[in-house]
Amino acid sequence: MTNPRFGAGDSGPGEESPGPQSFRRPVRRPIAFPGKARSAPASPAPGSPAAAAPASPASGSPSAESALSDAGDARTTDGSEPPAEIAEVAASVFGDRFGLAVDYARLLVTDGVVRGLIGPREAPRIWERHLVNCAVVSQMIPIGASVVDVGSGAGLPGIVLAVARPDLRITLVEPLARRTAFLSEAVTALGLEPTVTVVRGRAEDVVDGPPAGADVVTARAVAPLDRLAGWCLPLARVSGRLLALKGASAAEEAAEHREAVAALGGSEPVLRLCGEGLIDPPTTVLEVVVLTRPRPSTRAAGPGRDTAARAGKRAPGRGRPRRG
Ligand SMILES: C[S@@+](CC[C@H](N)C(=O)[O-])C[C@H]1O[C@@H](n2cnc3c(N)ncnc32)[C@H](O)[C@@H]1O
Repeated sequence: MTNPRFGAGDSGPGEESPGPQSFRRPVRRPIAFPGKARSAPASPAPGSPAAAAPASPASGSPSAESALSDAGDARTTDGSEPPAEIAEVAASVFGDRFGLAVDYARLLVTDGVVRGLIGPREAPRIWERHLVNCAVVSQMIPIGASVVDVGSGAGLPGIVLAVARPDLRITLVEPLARRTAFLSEAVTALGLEPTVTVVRGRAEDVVDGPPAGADVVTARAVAPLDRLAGWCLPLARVSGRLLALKGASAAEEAAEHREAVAALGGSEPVLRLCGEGLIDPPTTVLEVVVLTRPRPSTRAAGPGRDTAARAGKRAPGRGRPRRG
């Protein structure tokens, strides 16, 4: 979970986090594939530990292995179901929300590709590189947390987390209308309205709006860490965390931007590895804790844009919450 080069830090998944053990082992549980029975949006009360608890193995249902094998007969060729080599991990990570994850995968590889939100070459690897890769970050998010996903694009990782973790309250922040339209449609189609809100706007412009004060801010492939910290740290509460999903050069990025992050009130970035033992390579996350709220002059001098929101103005039509 923690790269030894960077140490465990004080802010890793604690007792309140579901942790890696929350990933359901692929044992005796039903898997609802579309075309058979679609899984209903799960209904455990948001915030209840049960919402993120491992699926009960006592269902008397077929094993995952046989369910996967049965499902093979019904698999479509649109790429929405996971390839065999990752099917068990996907079933394990999404648990009883697996059917919903398949539904989301289908949206991505059909509408998402047609509408230019997902490259056609991503479709065959949508599970490995996108859904599972994002879902494993769930192990760093405490039960019942409020999460803001900055630069959601087609919903990565925000919608994936909402699918995997119905206990979370998630706000998707995305400036582009075409993308927020897709996000809103996906949220409705997947029945995620109770827990997911779509906000159109730039992160730096919505800082005084509903997303602010989050327990966790996530971002994947949005900006270098210094700029990201400038946008995201103001959206988290003090002691809240930025989880920046990064690639292979995460360690170098952490070293390069640590001073800029500190000037923004953030902790030393700590490199975390999520999904070790499940996926190879695991997902690399830079974790930054909000230590202090910088004075406005410090924030304005930071690498983020000097925004209308910081000046007390909001760009027309921006930063307004849109339910589903
Ligand atoms: C490369 S895409 C990544 C999308 C998604 N996170 C993923 O991993 O597939 C970057 C996204 O960040 C959004 N973005 C860029 N600047 C932003 C800002 N200041 N605030 C919020 N989102 C931003 C873009 O509109 C785009 O959807």
